[in-house]
Amino acid sequence: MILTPIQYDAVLEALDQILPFSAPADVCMSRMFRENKRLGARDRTAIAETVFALLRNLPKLKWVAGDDAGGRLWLLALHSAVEKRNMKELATTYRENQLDIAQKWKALDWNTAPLAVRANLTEWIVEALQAEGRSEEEILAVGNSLAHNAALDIRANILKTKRDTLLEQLKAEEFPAEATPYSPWGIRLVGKPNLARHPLFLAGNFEVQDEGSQLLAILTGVKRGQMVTDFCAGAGGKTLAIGAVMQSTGRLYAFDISEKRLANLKPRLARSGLSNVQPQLIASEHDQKIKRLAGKMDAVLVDAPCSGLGTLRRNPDLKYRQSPKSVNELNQLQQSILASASRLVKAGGRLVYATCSILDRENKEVVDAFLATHPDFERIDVRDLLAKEKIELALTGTDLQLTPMQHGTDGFYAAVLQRKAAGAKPAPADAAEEGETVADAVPATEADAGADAE
Ligand SMILES: C[S@@+](CC[C@H](N)C(=O)[O-])C[C@H]1O[C@@H](n2cnc3c(N)ncnc32)[C@H](O)[C@@H]1O
Repeated sequence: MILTPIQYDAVLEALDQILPFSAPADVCMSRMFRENKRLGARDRTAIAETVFALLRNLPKLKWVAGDDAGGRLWLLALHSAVEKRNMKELATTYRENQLDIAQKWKALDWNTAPLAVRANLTEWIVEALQAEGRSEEEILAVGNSLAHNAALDIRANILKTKRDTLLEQLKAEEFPAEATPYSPWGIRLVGKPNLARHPLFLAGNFEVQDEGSQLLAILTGVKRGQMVTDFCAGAGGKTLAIGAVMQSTGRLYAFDISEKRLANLKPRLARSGLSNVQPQLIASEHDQKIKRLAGKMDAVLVDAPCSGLGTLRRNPDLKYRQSPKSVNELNQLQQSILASASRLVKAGGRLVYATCSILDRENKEVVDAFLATHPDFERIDVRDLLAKEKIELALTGTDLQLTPMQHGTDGFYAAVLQRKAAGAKPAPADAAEEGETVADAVPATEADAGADAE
């Protein structure tokens, strides 16, 4: 894509605002677009795509042009060294002296670059992955898969529609849509169509949600009429998916410490048609309100605050906004939240710990440490749970670990734990009625779908 002079200047302006990394890149961009009414929809798309490509490739661009080179030279490095645009195309944007530099950069041999540069990651992330025993090959594969654009996944709201119906409707409008391979409710859209004002979105028939995130709702194993807590509900991405599986029955508590995020859940809840969700602001994971619910939950999801390194495709600035210090702090919090949330789970109930991180430190190690001090919980093999749901997904261990390169999703992790039934043999992998899958929870007809059976 060739930038117009207006777009080129706006990219530089956006970078000035983003690069101090004091606020998320998408927030800075939205603010800039709001304040700059001259930019049309096409300009905004071109600017956003360029800025995000630049942030995704910043380790490479800094190596090529220099740490302090600034936006103009990094853009030149993006277009020449990374995207390898031909000289004719570059000549439409750059002056002669810049073209001489571009020619040189186009011929660069990436093999001479350090691993962190080749993997498009920062050094501290590479060091953390190496300390966890990941090979150079793995680091390159993970890093580079996180440096690409992400597709747009949506989740059909099974309270209001069926995936196939929605898929047909979108295809009829010529959206490039296809069913996701793993989630029974997912649809993947190529390109980034803006669906925020689409009538089917406004009617609550779908939500934007990565397929990996949709799978977490399945792992909770929730059923109609149950008591469930989404401990770190935020704006409710997973709450909405879980509530739909429960068919708006039972009770679903949505806890969070952020009033703003819970407020953002409200309009989504209204669209969704769910009436079983109870948002609850808590002061911390030790809030007194939680105690009253101890031992009462059939399922608890802990979608823990994390570094977000599994979402670098969408949030490439996180590799600069996180640090070993912030990961250490998050790690303390993750352990504390998991321990507190576990108290809510009843005997035989399920506890799902999830993050969108790629670091074992925030994932498996948190769960291992928890199990070492909570002998009343045991790990369930996620492969068994997925097989029962007829979801064929290649996994190497007992926990869910999704990556863009293997699964086309964000980097998601989840471990499923079960509280042992008191005085009884450990409960089977899924305590629900034999043979019933989460997909079976889809109502038979769309007329049934709106009914609240509570
Ligand atoms: C990964 S986000 C959750 C995203 C959300 N589940 C979704 O699907 O949209 C983690 C959430 O944990 C919340 N959080 C942070 N500390 C917490 C605590 N001590 N107890 C409960 N929630 C907390 C954050 O406010 C944030 O909304």
